[in-house]
Amino acid sequence: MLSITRQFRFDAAHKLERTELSDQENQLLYGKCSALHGHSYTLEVTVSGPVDESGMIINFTELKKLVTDLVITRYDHAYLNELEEYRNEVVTVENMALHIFRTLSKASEFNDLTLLRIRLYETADSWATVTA
Ligand SMILES: Nc1nc2c(c(=O)[nH]1)N=C([C@H](O)[C@H](O)COP(=O)(O)OP(=O)(O)OP(=O)(O)O)CN2
Ligand SMILES: [Zn+2]
Repeated sequence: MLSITRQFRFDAAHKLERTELSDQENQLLYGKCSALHGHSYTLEVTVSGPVDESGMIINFTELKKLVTDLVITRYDHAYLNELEEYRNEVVTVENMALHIFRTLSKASEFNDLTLLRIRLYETADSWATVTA
């Protein structure tokens, strides 16, 4: 199967915490990651679909605009714990990847495309993958 992938980068701050727990309980559960800190995230978005008359599944420039508008502008330089979607969820790379995948899947612009996979790197060594 033919697919194309574009990478995106954003910087964001978060802390790992379950809001129903005390600071001390969060510290016991998540250690140093219960304190406010930041990451330079890398997001990979992979789509498949027919190659049109222009020779493309989707122009990378268009894909960039879509993902930037729907995800990157909200997440870049954000304090992730304050975003609506994480009010009741821990800001792990797993939950972030699930939210990003759902957001991009729902976008009507992707109707002619199949969102095959997103991969979100929290660090160069740690990432989460969501596949269709
Ligand atoms: N399964 C997950 N585990 C952890 C997540 C996560 O999202 N999913 N997140 C964190 C923290 O966000 C933390 O910031 C990870 O940072 P890292 O530098 O990788 O921490 P380490 O202790 O593993 O690495 P060091 O190089 O020793 O600092 C934690 N876990
Ligand atoms: Zn972290």
